[in-house]
Formats: sequence, C-alpha cells, structure tokens
Amino acid sequence: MLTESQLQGIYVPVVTPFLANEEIDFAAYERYLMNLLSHDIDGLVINGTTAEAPTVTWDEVAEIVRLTSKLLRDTGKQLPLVIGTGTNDTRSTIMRTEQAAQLGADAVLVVTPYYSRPSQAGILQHFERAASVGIPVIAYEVPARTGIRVEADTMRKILEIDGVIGLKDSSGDLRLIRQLMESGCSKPILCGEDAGFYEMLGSGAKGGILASANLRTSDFMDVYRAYQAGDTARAEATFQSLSPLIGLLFKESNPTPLKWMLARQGLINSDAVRLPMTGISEGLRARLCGFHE
Ligand SMILES: O=C(O)C1=N[C@H](C(=O)O)C[C@H](O)C1
Repeated sequence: MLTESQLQGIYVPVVTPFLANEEIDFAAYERYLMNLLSHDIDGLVINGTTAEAPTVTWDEVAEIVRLTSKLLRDTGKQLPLVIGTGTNDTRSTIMRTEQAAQLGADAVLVVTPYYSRPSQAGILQHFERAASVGIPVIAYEVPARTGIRVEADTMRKILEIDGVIGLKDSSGDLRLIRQLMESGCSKPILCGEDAGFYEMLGSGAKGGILASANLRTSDFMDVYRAYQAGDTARAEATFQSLSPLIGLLFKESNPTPLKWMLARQGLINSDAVRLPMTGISEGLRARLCGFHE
C-alpha cells in the first residue's frame, strides 16, 4: 500500500493501445511498458484519463493490471501501481475500488464525480465512502473534464479524511495548491496539469502525474530530480525545453496526440482511439512531426 511519503516524483499514466478492430493490443502494451520501465520513474497510473478510462471496460482494466503486475514481477521492478477507480457514481466507485484492492493496487485514483454536478457535501461524502474501502485514495481534481469545481475548503476536508493520501491537481492554475498549502495541508499534491509542472513544484507540489512524461521520460525525471536537489536553474531549463512538446500534446484531447507520437516512435502499433475520441488533425500531425526524441 502506498503511503503519503511515497507519493512523490513522476508517476506516468499509461495509454491503452488498440488494434484496428478496437480490441486492446496487449502485445503492443507489453512492448510500450517495457520501454517505460527502462526509465527511472516513480510510479504507474492505470486507467487514468490517458488510458481512455471512459471507453475501457472494467474487465479490460483488470487484464491490463494483471499484465502490468506480471511485467513488474518479471523485471524485478517494485513500482507503485495506482488504478483509476473513480466514476460519477459513488457505489460503482466503491465497487471498483474494492476490486482494485483485490487486483493488488497500491492506491486508487478517484476523480471528482463528474456530470451530476453534486453539492460540495456530496463530493466530500463520495470521497469518505471511497476511502472507507481501506485502500489509499488519491483525489483527482480536473474541473475542465468534470464540469464541477471542488472548493478549496472542501478539498481541505477531503485531504483530512483518513485514507486519502494526496491529491492530483489538474485544476489548471495555482490557486488550489496555494490555498491548500496556506491552510497547512501536509498531504502530497501532485501536478496533473503538465504545462504547469515547474510552477507547481515551486508552489509545493511533490511531483506530477504527467501524460507527457510518456515521451522524453528521462528529461521529466531530470526536471524533478534537479528541482529536488536544489538545482532550480537546471530544472527550469530542462522544463523549458519540454514546453513546446507539452503544448502540442494538449492542443487536442489527451491522449490522442500522445498516442500518435508513441505510434510514430514505434512504441505502440497504432494511434487508434475509441469513439467518441478521434485521431488528431492533419495540422497537428504536421507540427508534431517536427519533434524527435
Ligand atoms: O491520465 C492522467 O492521469 C492524466 N490526465 C490528464 C488529462 O488528460 O486531463 C493529464 C495529465 O497529464 C495526466
């Protein structure tokens, strides 16, 4: 089980490679994951936004988790495995959280319940119930996707729940992390808004869950490690060198640009996504072509 103090560094959210018939391409996933594991990353996130959680079934998630655990065992790597279990329904979130625990997850990622637009009290209870399952919970605030904003005071209360070990903050600005730090929050906050990673480190983030770190992984690690070592000049310069790529990866909905780049580099076989996601535009392709690892 993941502890608060272990929730730091660069956690990479994995993609779900598909075949042309939209089935999961497990062989490609294996190749892609082995490459990722050759880097010194701090953790993996399965079934995040980057994995296309809305269109991947729970049975498929379970298969991906089993394969990932096997590859971790085979390579002797001991990396924390975080599984996304949050939905907009508290009961199904609890069920998935229980199943994630059975699958051997070290923690679960629970997104703010989207679509229903619950009250702040409802959001708090949602996290209380998820945490009551007994596996560590990382709260995930991503208002651009959920359509609802968790108030700083509610988030403070969520982070005070026993069993909630930290926050992935994809709110898109520094207000939430600053308010939480000012209120004395001691639980780790990880950046989930790639373009703001360096600034969030400066505001107290303990690392990031960053889709872009699937590419130029060593450079992302370098930003984090240099920052931790006090070499902010190096961290900032390396991050600046990553910024144009990050900008393009989020020009269209994540993970479609990322999958296109991974396929281009031969790390997965195809950039296929499941509808309603569609492939990237010709214009973005042309711009991404300019990037080489
Ligand atoms: O899958 C994730 O975890 C992430 N999703 C975010 C998003 O697509 O909104 C981006 C972040 O890099 C990680």
